[in-house]
Order: sequence, then C-alpha cells, then structure tokens
Amino acid sequence: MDAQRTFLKMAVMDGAEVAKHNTEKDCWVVINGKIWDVSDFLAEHPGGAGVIGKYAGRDATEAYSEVHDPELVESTLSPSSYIGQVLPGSIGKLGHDATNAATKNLAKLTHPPLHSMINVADFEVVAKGYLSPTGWAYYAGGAEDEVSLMDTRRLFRMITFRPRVLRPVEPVSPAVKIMGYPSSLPLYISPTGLGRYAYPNAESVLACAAGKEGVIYCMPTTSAHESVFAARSVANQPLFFQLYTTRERVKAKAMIKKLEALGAKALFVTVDSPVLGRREADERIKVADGIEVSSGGVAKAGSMGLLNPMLSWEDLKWIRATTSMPLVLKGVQRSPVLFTFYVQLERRSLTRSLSQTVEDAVLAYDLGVQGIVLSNHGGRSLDGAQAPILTLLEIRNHAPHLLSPTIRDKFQVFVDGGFRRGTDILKALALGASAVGIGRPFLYSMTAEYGEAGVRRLLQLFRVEIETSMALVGATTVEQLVPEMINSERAESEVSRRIKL
Ligand SMILES: Cc1cc2nc3c(=O)[nH]c(=O)nc-3n(C[C@H](O)[C@H](O)[C@H](O)COP(=O)(O)O)c2cc1C
Repeated sequence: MDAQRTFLKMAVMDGAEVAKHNTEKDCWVVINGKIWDVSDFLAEHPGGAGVIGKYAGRDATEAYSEVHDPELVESTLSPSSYIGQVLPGSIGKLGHDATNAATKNLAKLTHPPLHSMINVADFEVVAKGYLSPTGWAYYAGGAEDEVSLMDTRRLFRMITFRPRVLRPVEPVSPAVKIMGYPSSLPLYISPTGLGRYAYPNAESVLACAAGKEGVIYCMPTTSAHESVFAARSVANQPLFFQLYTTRERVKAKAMIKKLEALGAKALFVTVDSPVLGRREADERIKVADGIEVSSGGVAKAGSMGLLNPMLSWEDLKWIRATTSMPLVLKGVQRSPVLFTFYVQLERRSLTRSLSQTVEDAVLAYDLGVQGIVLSNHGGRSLDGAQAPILTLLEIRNHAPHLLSPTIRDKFQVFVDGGFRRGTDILKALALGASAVGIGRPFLYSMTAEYGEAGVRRLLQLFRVEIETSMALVGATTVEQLVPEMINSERAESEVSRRIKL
C-alpha cells in the first residue's frame, strides 16, 4: 500500500530529463511508462550491468518485456528507485535487437500445428526457429565447450534395458509421490529463468499446465511469485520453489517467508552455482549487441546480486532454522566448502575424498535434508562436471541406502539433465531415482505461441512414452522398475574409482 501511495504521488516528467541520466553510474530507464533509477541495481542484475546500461536515459520497455513479467520491476526494485511517469511520446527508444525481432516475427508466421509435435526433439526444432537469437542462446547454451551438456545424452545411450516378458502389463501407472505429493508422472518441471523468451507469463503458464496434468512445477527464484500461485489450476495444487540464496540473509529470509506464506511445498536450494557459469553463446550475443562483456570476471560480475559465492553449509543450517518447508539441495556435486564445514561441525578428521559427488549425497542425507537433485545445472555451470546419471551410479555402488524405497518418505534422490525420452526417465527410476527434473523441453514447448497447450502436449507425449516403455520393459508400476532391468555396465566403467567414504 505504501509503495502504491508513493507511486501515485509521483510527477510526470519529460523524456528530455530522463535522457540526462544516461551513464551506468547515473542510470534511469523507462519501463512501461514509469521511470526507474537503476544505478544501484546495475551491479546486481543477473544478466550483467551492460544489458541495462545500454538503455540508460532511454525507454527499455521492449527489451525488458521480452525477458521479464511486467510486475517484476516493481517487486525487485525498492519504491525509492521510482522517479515518476514519463510524458508519453517524449522518450527515445533504442532500436532493440532488430534481427531478433525480425527472426521471431517470421517464425511466428510459419510455425507448425501443435498436433504435428510428436516428441521433444520436434519442439526443440520449432523453438530454434521461433526464438530470438538471444533467447535461443540463453535456453540451449551450456558452459564453455558444452562438454557436460552433450555428455548427459551420451551416457543415456550407454545404458540399456533388460526387459522382462510374459508379464501382464495392463493397466500401467507411472504415478509417484514427490516430497509426499502425488504426481501423475515420475517427473517434475525444473526451474528455469527467463521463460518469457518462450511465452509471456511463462512461469504462470507452466504452473497452470502442471496442475491440469497432475505434475509438480518448481518455480525459479526470479518468477513473479504471486502470479504463479494465482495461476494454479487445481485446488491445493502443490508448487515447489527454487531459491538462489543471495549474500544478504535479510533478503533471503524475506523471500523464504514470502514463499512459505504463499504456500510453497518444498524449497529447492540451488548449490551448484556459487557464480554464473561462463556461457559463451550468451556473451557472443551481447558483444554483437554492442554490450561490453568484461574480460576481468564475467562470472563474478554476473552473480553479484542473485548468487552467493560464499554459500556454505552454515547457510544451509540457517535456512533449515528459518523455514519449516522441506529442503532439497539442487545440484549436488563436488563441494569442498560444504564438506570442510561439515567436518568442522562434526569434529571429524578429514579422511574422506573431496573429489566425488557421492560424498556430498551422503553428507546431505546425514545432515537431514529431505532430498537432493543430482544435477550439473543442465551443463550450464561447471563445464566438465560429470553427467548426473553417473552420480546416480556412484550412489548405487557406494551408498545404495540413499536410494532405498523404504526411506523415500524422509529422503528422495532426484536427477536432472538431458532427459528427453520416456526411456531416459525409466533408466533413472530403475537405478533408484525417485523422479527426474526436466528443464529446457518445457521452455521449448511454449514457443511458437503454443503456450499452455504446448506444455500439456509435451506432458502427454512424455506420458505415452513412459507408459509404453514401462509395458515393454515389464513393469506396471514405478516400484516394479528395478536395477535388474538395466544393463549399466558400460556406463559404470566411467564411474570414478577414487571414491572413499
Ligand atoms: C534456460 C535455463 C534456465 C535455468 N534457470 C535456472 C534457475 O533459475 N535456477 C536453477 O536452479 N536452475 C536453473 N536451470 C537449470 C534447470 O533447473 C535444470 O537443472 C536443467 O535445465 C536440467 O537440464 P535439462 O534442461 O537438460 O532438462 C536453468 C536451465 C535452463 C536451461
């Protein structure tokens, strides 16, 4: 209310006045007719200061709207950053991304009918044609040489089935429970930022479609939280929330409390990105767009606000004390910081190897979180981080108790990265995962104006693939998917032999 009153009091200002604040140190921009002083926010902008700085003293509405929901600016910036309304027609626009816009408009005219999409790859092809170069680079890209990005798919091909025959396979049910909540499929929609490249209010669309198909959506930190909750399509539809824990605990706590009050059912704390991975496709687009990409620490500069390079196990303890929501660590992989701190806490001697991810899985379990996501952030964080399915194999070999069906009401192991087929999902389930997370395909499914219908179509395609493959492998329930149905020996030859628990 206070903020609203402040807005109403503000004056209308001529664009010529706005144009004077045209440097990164003194940076005003206009978004949807409102003038904002973003000088202090530039360093915190997850996409880097240059992206906003380019619009200093100008109307940034077009570029802003391509990426963000209308309400995000007001929920992100403090009311004191608001300067007033701009006199209509008095502010200069910057010719934003003309190539992007042209490409997008052309694609809009030619996109194929939704019913012609018969698998994930079809959606990806359409998305590539439809998205702006900026959007495509952001969605599809991985870190540096994209080794991790490509490797996840290679590993799936190295794992085969040992199907059982002459088992009645009707009816088949792929339903599971995720964090205690029923899901009609053994998957959830992973959090992905900047859904707006694909579709307006993308996060709300995902929430709505997820409800209608009986699956769970984990919304990203950067979504318009209230709108996403309002978009739920089913009474008591569970939604999860992914948190990037900022350096400022006050802000992190406010966010956690807000999501708790809105009714989020689990908190996925992302631990694999203390800094932004170096995604060169994004950088090349920025350079082509005339934005200077700092050579002296892109990762650091890009993560000043949202991410926290100092995130440690102590923070996790603090989060635990701050909320009653179940906690899931997203992105369990090598983490000496977590390990060292844990050792200090427990007064144990440092006898374990720090180089393998099964160690962190064990630590997470021992410390009482409710779940972990084996993830390398879709190949977008540390290039060369091993495929998450390999981490699952490590756990199978060295800490199988973490995958036991009997502990799933208190601890679950999820895995994400590169799941594109029902058969990929079945392999992970048979090896002991409780469910898988899927990111990019759901972004692609909203493009070409498909929106909610596209997301639902994709979920239905996954349903058909999963059910068909379950029948063919000889399982009518997810519980019947067991390790004996899998030949993972070729992949296991790549599991590290340096694990010491
Ligand atoms: C475009 C994009 C944005 C993402 N944004 C986030 C994010 O905001 N928070 C997060 O924890 N993970 C984020 N991720 C990682 C996903 O949650 C997930 O780990 C990954 O996409 C899974 O791989 P997949 O896309 O191959 O399914 C993002 C991934 C992509 C592709």
